Amino acid sequence: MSLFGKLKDKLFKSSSKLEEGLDAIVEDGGTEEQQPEAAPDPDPAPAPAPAAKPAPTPPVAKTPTAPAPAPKPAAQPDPAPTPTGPPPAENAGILGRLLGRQQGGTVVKRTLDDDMLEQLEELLIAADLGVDTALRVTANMAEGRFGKKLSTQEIKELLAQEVARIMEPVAKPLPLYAKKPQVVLVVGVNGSGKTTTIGKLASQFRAAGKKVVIAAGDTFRAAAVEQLQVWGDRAGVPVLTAPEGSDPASLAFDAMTRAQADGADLLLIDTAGRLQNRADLMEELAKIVRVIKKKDPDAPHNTLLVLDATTGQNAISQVETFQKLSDVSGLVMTKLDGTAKGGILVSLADRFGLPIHAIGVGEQIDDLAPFDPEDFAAALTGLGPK
Ligand SMILES: Nc1nc2c(ncn2[C@@H]2O[C@H](COP(=O)(O)OP(=O)(O)OP(=O)(O)O)[C@@H](O)[C@H]2O)c(=O)[nH]1
Repeated sequence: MSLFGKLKDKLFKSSSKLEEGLDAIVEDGGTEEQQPEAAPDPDPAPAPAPAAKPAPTPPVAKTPTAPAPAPKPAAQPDPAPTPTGPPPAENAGILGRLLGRQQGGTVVKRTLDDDMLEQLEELLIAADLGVDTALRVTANMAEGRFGKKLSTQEIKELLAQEVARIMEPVAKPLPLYAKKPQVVLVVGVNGSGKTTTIGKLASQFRAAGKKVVIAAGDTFRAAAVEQLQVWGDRAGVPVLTAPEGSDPASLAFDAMTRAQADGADLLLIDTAGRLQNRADLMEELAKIVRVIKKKDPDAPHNTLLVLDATTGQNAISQVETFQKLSDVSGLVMTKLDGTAKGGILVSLADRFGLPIHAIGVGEQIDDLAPFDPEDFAAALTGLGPK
């Protein structure tokens, strides 16, 4: 299956929710319009591309200073469908339906007016885009189109364009530096998916030829340490641990020493996520940073905040909190599979502009994908792949 297919399959229930909402808005107050018959399409929608997307690559950047990740096999187009498909006439019907046209050459269109804009705003707010972003997106969609008749397909394309425009500047793979070891501190509330994400990252970096060390810095939870060890085993990466209740900073220091001695490329440090006692957590994170700076004044090179998409708008306050507790340099959004809250990512991008390095779309080791704004926008709005 193409990457988009997998993304759309796994990523969100939101697309169907938004899709249905958009359909309903256009139906409500829309009228059927006759399509010009057999004439060239006046506004051709992009034909479904022959799915020649590259295979998922690790969410890491290629920098001139860093050895490039192992090259992935060249992009393979999806196997072409065998010529058992429907005849051209039937194909045109399917395409017509995809384009929002009804059988019989008609399409429902609705005039973009205040009522429709208000319904769109409400739909986007309900899809977790947040009020400010929803208002801005709908205003941009309406610009130059007020009073014009639009079909669902046209609305979806406009929305996808706006979403992609917001997301493009933040879609940045984790930068890789020549500095060894590159220290990546991973923060986030308990249960957000830190451990799983570290396991997935470790596995992808290893597959890209990097030497990785993991430090199990949540020393207060034996279960968290054990879980990380399981992920480390799966990824084939050593996991440094310390006795339960011991000082995470001391473990981070030892891990740094080991990573340096081993010539590791990356050191991934897990941290505790207990927000119940914010002052303690702040002190704990600050101490880890102080200690590793003794070994490398530039460390940590990245502070990844892991967020759970299913928490919806709560992710906003988590970013605010962790920005106060640490020097967050980028985000990983987990659990985008099976949530109707994918829109939160748009809200976060619009509000904070923090790089989104990767997204989690499942519990398996390879369920961490680089963030692709166009695919995301298309999946969110219910369009086909770009
Ligand atoms: N569906 C889905 N589940 C995920 C994803 N990422 C993590 N999970 C699940 O979320 C749960 C919590 O993930 P953890 O990695 O343990 O989260 P954590 O932040 O390390 O949590 P603590 O160990 O409690 O600090 C686990 O059951 C994971 O399998 C994802 O992208 N999709």
